[in-house]
Amino acid sequence: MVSLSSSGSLLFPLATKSVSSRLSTLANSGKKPINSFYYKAKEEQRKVVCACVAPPRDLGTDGFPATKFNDSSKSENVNTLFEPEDDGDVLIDCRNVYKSFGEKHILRGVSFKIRHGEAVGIIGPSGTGKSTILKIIAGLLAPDKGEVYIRGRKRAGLISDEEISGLRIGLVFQSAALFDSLTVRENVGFLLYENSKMRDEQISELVKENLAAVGLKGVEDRLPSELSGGMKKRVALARSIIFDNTKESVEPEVLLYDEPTAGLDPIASTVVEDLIRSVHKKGENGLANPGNIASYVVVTHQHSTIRRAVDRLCLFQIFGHIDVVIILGAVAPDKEVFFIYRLIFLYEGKIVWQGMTHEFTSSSNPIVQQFASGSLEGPIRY
Ligand SMILES: Nc1ncnc2c1ncn2[C@@H]1O[C@H](COP(=O)(O)OP(=O)(O)OP(=O)(O)O)[C@@H](O)[C@H]1O
Repeated sequence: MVSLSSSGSLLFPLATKSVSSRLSTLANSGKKPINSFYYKAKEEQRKVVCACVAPPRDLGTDGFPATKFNDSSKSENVNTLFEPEDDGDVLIDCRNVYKSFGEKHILRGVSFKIRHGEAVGIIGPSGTGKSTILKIIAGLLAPDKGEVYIRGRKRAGLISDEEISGLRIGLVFQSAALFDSLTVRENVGFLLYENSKMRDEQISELVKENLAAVGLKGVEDRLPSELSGGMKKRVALARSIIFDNTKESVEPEVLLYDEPTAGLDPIASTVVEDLIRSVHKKGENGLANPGNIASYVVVTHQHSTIRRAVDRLCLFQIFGHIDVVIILGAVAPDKEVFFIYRLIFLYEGKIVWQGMTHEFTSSSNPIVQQFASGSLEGPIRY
């Protein structure tokens, strides 16, 4: 298993190959710290296993919180959003996805589509499976039942087993994603070392540029353990946005952010969110190419960020080469959600509400109402 750090991101190619042959070479050249990762990497096919740290939940014997699902809440807006008939722009299609961990039934028939250009927020109480569905979308976990279609093609297994191409999926983890035993340069350039034909010098230069874009200079040879939490987040960010700029066409990218500012103080969160915006403004396709304009969302609990987030024009025009952004977070809804386009509310393994952000606070769904108000009274029990 690959050792991962407490924060970061990883962009998963949909066509994979043997891990780290180039990184192994680098390691053995004596330029970089040599460690067990390299040797394991040489021996094994790439099986990236990522562990998001989730605190233990107070669950009932069936794996769900003590309170049972309130059927009355199903009545409103479970799926009343207008769904276009034409699925030509659907990038990701989750159909009736189930996932259990032992006796804990986490996802119980989750279906939704992510279309080109959408910004989607998946929200819900802690432990309802938000990270789990994200990992299933990214191909890090396989569903027990149900299917995930990537641009119309059914994913058969994990990302490492596949040959599907045509869509890049980036995942910025809430926790656990930098390779502890790789340098910052290798972490940021990981995908390019693995999957591109770029020369090492080119990758190194690109890594440097992307690190500079997130405000980091001269840290290329450091290990993650030598960075602060905020710096790790920035490295993760750099890794999520780097792409092979020697290719004639850039594949669409779906970026999945799992609480990207979790654990940072308010100012560090603001720095990270500002950096996300600024680096994506520099995306090569930029705003000049309408086909590649996408939405960008940061969900945060920081008030400083909320104030600045009202600049919606900026928020909706910043990603140059990224097509979809999904943010997970336990949102303080009356403050932050207004700048997410579409919300999916996950509770006890099901989508109990979907709607536009402005509909969230006016919903009559008791689960949504309780979540929106933060009240201790209601169907959601901790
Ligand atoms: N690999 C795993 N093995 C066993 N249980 C797991 C695993 N991954 C997640 N779980 C459990 O599944 C449940 C859902 O976890 P998940 O991280 O998807 O929730 P979440 O909605 O993202 O929570 P939070 O908002 O707190 O991050 C939790 O009870 C968690 O402990």
